[in-house]
Amino acid sequence: MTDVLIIGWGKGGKTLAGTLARAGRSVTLVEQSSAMYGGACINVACIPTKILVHDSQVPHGTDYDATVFAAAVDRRDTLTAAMRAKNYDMLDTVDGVTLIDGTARFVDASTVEVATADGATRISAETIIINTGATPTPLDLPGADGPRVHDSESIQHVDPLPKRLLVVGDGPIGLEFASMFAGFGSSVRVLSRHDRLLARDDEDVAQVLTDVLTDAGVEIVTGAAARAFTDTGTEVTVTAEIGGETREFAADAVLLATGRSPNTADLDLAAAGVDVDDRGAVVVDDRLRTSAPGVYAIGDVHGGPQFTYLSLDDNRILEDLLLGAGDRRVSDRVAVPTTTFVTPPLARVGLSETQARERGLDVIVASTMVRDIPTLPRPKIVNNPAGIIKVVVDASSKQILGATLFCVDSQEVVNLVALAMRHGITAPELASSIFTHPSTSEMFNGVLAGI
Ligand SMILES: Cc1cc2nc3c(=O)[nH]c(=O)nc-3n(C[C@H](O)[C@H](O)[C@H](O)COP(=O)(O)OP(=O)(O)OC[C@H]3O[C@@H](n4cnc5c(N)ncnc54)[C@H](O)[C@@H]3O)c2cc1C
Ligand SMILES: NC(=O)c1ccc[n+]([C@@H]2O[C@H](COP(=O)([O-])OP(=O)(O)OC[C@H]3O[C@@H](n4cnc5c(N)ncnc54)[C@H](O)[C@@H]3O)[C@@H](O)[C@H]2O)c1
Repeated sequence: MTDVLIIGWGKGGKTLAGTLARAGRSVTLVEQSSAMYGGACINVACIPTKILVHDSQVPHGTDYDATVFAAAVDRRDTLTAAMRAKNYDMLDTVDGVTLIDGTARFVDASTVEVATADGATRISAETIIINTGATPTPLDLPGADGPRVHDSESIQHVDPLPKRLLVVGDGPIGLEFASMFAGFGSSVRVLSRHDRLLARDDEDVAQVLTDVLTDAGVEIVTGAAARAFTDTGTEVTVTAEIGGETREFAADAVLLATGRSPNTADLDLAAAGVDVDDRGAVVVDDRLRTSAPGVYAIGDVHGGPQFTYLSLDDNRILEDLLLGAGDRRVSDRVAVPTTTFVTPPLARVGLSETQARERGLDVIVASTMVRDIPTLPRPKIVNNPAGIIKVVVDASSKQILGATLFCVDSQEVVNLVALAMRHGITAPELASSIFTHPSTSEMFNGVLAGI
């Protein structure tokens, strides 16, 4: 018996485990893989990919050089191994936390059976938190399980660096890897099902993104649906349907980046009375409670937007529910920023111009190409003045409704805009703020001037 059982070592779960144990609860955390201590973010997702993105942009000439990629993979492996060990220690040293290596499945709403190397063991708990994350959705196409067809995890160790990489899918994973492999010198082709990149976003931003990726060596093939993968023994041929016609592309490796599905299939959630939706995501209410009393779900597994910082924020909601007043809710979140780590990074928060106009809002849109902002030297200093800045402002209140920042450092600057939106700082106030110089934040002095 334990007070709290956490299934899966995700961002939210590991944070909550330490907090609840320090508050006097006995906590048991079950993780199915020793290679995943610390969860997806530090082992296979955010951190390792950003190491590779970083190293892909260190100047090494434009030619294909497999040794540069191999060195980056070594650095990735060293850093993630150190973080994994640190994450293990951070919980192992907390009194009240028990760590178990094993795979959990429900017996009922307060009992879980864990398959371990030493056999099955049952654990009962008053409170059970599901934090099992998501994994790449398998693509049900002929040859999709072939030796040269990868998902976002296996492609990080592809050997050697592919001379020709074909990416299926144009979401954040597809675009980040396309930009990164182009940086390492691969010739990259992205198959997008849509008419253009960022299909639901502003067309001008999509065009600038397409131009930047094209300049970097990425070919975007739009309106293209992959149909089959044929391994010839030396390369893979991808058959795609484009505008009613069939085309074939040869590649040395393929990356499938067509979404991630919640890890619920093996949990036997029905035994606990935990409802899932038609995508297999755990259904939760505004405070992350499932349909079974005492059972909660946090992170990617409940089917919301998949970001590490939202799993972390889920942890805050449960901390408040289990230790505090229980006031905090998912719907309290406003101005949640996102960044897709192409180069330069593409960060967004709030409404795009398209979304604002679709809602019939009276808006002013400040829009400028980065290279045309005379008071913004930082992108030129770091030798990447590409991109576009758009800020959507309510015409009467001058409140900021949203921003798209496609420029160097945007993964940092977008947090400033999000903070301004959350705290009602208006566009004129941001425009006349004092910023360090030279910095990327000082873009607002220029972009928002006169609003
Ligand atoms: C390539 C890539 C890049 C990404 N980049 C970013 C980024 O830059 N920024 C960002 O914010 N987000 C990024 N994400 C998304 C981010 O990684 C996820 O949103 C985040 O890791 C989700 O964490 P989580 O708390 O849901 O659980 P996870 O970290 O996914 O942890 C779930 C854990 O549960 C374990 N588990 C599963 N089933 C069981 C079971 N039955 N028993 C025991 N253990 C089990 C798993 O082994 C895993 O360790 C990226 C994702 C990918 C794939
Ligand atoms: N920087 C970040 O914060 C970051 C980075 C990577 C991933 N993530 C998270 O990981 C999650 C998964 O990312 P993703 O890019 O795999 O998924 P996604 O769902 O965001 O995008 C998948 C893309 O693949 C396309 N697609 C789907 N099925 C297809 C098919 N059969 N053929 C061709 N195209 C198809 C979709 O149209 C979509 O554009 C995202 O929700 C994202 O939030 C975040």
